[in-house]
Amino acid sequence: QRPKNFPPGPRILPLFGNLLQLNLANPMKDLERLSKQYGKVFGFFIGSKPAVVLTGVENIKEALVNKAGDFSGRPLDMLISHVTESKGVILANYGPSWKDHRRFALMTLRNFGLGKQSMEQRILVEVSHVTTCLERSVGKKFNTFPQTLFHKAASNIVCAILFGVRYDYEDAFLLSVINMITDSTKIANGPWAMIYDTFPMLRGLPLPFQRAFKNFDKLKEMSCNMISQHKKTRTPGQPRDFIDCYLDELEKRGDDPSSFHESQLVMYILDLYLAGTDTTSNTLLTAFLYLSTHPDIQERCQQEIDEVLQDNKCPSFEDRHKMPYVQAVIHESQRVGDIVPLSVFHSTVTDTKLMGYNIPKGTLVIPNLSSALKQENQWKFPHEFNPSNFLDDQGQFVKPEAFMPFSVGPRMCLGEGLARMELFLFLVCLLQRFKFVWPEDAGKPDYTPVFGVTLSPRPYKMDVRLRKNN
Ligand code: HEM
Repeated sequence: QRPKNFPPGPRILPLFGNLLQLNLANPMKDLERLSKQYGKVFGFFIGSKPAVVLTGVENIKEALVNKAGDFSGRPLDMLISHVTESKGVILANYGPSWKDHRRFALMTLRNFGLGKQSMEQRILVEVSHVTTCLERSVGKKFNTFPQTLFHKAASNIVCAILFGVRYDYEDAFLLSVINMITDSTKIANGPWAMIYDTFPMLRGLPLPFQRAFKNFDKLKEMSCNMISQHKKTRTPGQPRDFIDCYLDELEKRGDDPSSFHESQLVMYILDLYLAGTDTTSNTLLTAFLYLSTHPDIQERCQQEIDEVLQDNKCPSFEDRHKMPYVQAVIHESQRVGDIVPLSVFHSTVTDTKLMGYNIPKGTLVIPNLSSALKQENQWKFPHEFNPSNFLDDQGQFVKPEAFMPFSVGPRMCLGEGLARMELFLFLVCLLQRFKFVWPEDAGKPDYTPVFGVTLSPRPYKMDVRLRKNN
């Protein structure tokens, strides 16, 4: 039954709630339709569980920023929370353990050089490997743009930070990790997860959602092995990577009762890996899809890059301040790419109110970030790829408040700084060296993304050519 004064929404069916009224393979259109019908804050039911959808920049900010204390929990009784045991940081509930771990990650990323040269160097090393791969594709007829190349590169950057290892792009271990994660995210995002979440009595049955648990058991085992190896080779007080830092912290805390524990680290590593790989690589794929199909925009970026980095100088992250157009293109790629359209689900940690409605404790909160990224009164060109969305009349870079691909509030993405650095250095280095061309025989580009935990562009082909100045 709908709680008293709960946000309006479609009629609830027994047992299923509103599940049968949503296209689970891609609910984005249904959410848009429901918000037009019931308002920008509307409620629906997953089985018997209440959920609210927040549409538009004002409502998302009101809940996640102004009422952050009430809206920053995570769902506790879903497949994803059970698979991850709510450990680590992404799915940890809002409380001291989450806070401690979040602070630790931000501090460690900073100590490892975010904002300093060392992180840039790590990223540039990876860029040079991608460059070598792309050089091999130059001049080949009908060459396929390597879809997985960015994925492996983003994965290597996170691996270097977490455990100081870089894998060859064909490495069997790396490929098996990627396969297991792809399989698990497909399950987590599909109907089997919904069945698991809606009907607790079915959870013990040998249904496909059990594969997500099996995959995660294997991933946790790998994570444990990595920690054991570190224990054998580390020098306390001289951390080489994230794992060493955490082990130092564990020792520092000694017998103090605290949330830091090796079992947290096991999940924490997987968290950062999962959060940092698909997101960045899908954004890069989106950027190159639009750049290859908008040669005028690509050329304008190259012109700016050539002017700032004369004689093909290697870029640094600081150079972004001198490249407003490139910055605008990167942000516009994030806006249209809409990589995490429904954020990571939140939940209310107490009974609360939003826009005059009652929202009970434990309600699933779905911030529709996509709605803000395409909100009609917030963007000059909400429905087209146009860098002018991020440029003022003088051609200077500006960031409208509705730009929230990393979400907002205390739970917003903690890897934003790293992602920004990666996006800038990859884009600038690759555009400096190559021209990306949509092949004549590739037909009309299809920009409709594939829906998943993250949105990704449909696989596409692209010709890679060396630029004349190289
Ligand atoms: C373009 C790239 C990225 C995008 C678009 C993105 C987007 C997001 C979004 C929308 C959230 C959910 C925030 C919320 O619940 O309100 C999130 C959370 C998170 N992201 Fe990212 N992310 C990106 C890259 C990264 C990277 C590179 C890392 C780190 C290696 C990372 C680590 C995390 C973590 C740990 C959380 C959970 C934060 C928490 O619950 O406190 N992300 N990200």
